[in-house]
Amino acid sequence: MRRRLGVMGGTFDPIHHGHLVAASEVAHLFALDEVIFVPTGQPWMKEGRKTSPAEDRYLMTVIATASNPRFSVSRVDIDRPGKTYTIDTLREMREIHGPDAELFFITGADALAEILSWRDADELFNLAHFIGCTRPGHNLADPGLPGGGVSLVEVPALAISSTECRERVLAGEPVWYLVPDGIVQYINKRGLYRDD
Ligand SMILES: Nc1ncnc2c1ncn2[C@@H]1O[C@H](COP(=O)(O)OP(=O)(O)OP(=O)(O)O)[C@@H](O)[C@H]1O
Ligand SMILES: O=C(O)c1ccc[n+]([C@@H]2O[C@H](COP(=O)([O-])O)[C@@H](O)[C@H]2O)c1
Repeated sequence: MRRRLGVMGGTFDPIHHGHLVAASEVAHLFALDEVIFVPTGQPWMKEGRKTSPAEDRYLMTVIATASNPRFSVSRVDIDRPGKTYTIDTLREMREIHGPDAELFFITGADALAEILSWRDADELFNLAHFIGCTRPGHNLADPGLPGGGVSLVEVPALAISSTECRERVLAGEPVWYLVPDGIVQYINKRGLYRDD
């Protein structure tokens, strides 16, 4: 049997329940054997703003996914020097998991809408099937990747963003239940998001 692998890329600054619910629902709908969360190294589309150290974002992703036997975390994007491009992520995933693995790249509606501006967009669909998930406040539409290969799916709607979580911590407001308990504790322990 070919292994069906989901790849959930994100900056995860911090990881929140919107990410986890989307990954879990897609794993269910597409009968995925595993979902590999891949924190970005240098997210070039977020260059104008402050991003937490990659090791903090990696550790938060490990903490948030540890209890799910189908979830794992890869360091490929944070260990590759330079800006993070999904074309490189998917090539590396293919190398690691071999020619028989079926790759499914999972993305929210907002990220999917930008996909034609990603590096080597016309090659992306050769490397994975793309799955676009609904996200409150964003329209979900097929971006028209050359060659197709995009599925649009509805996932339980959670109007949570990492930006809102960071802003709430800065303002001294609670993020309990927006992020897993271990992430609240990690943010406090490391003093993340306390200054802008
Ligand atoms: N609430 C959500 N529901 C569905 N998909 C989501 C949700 N939040 C994020 N995603 C998707 O998860 C992926 C990683 O998102 P990312 O780490 O940039 O989080 P974010 O909340 O969008 O962050 P920020 O607010 O800092 O831009 C993207 O494909 C994004 O569209
Ligand atoms: O390949 C690109 O050019 C590209 C441009 C923007 C975003 N991405 C990827 O899309 C995923 C979500 O990104 P972000 O910035 O919304 O956290 C993450 O895996 C990024 O590496 C990829």
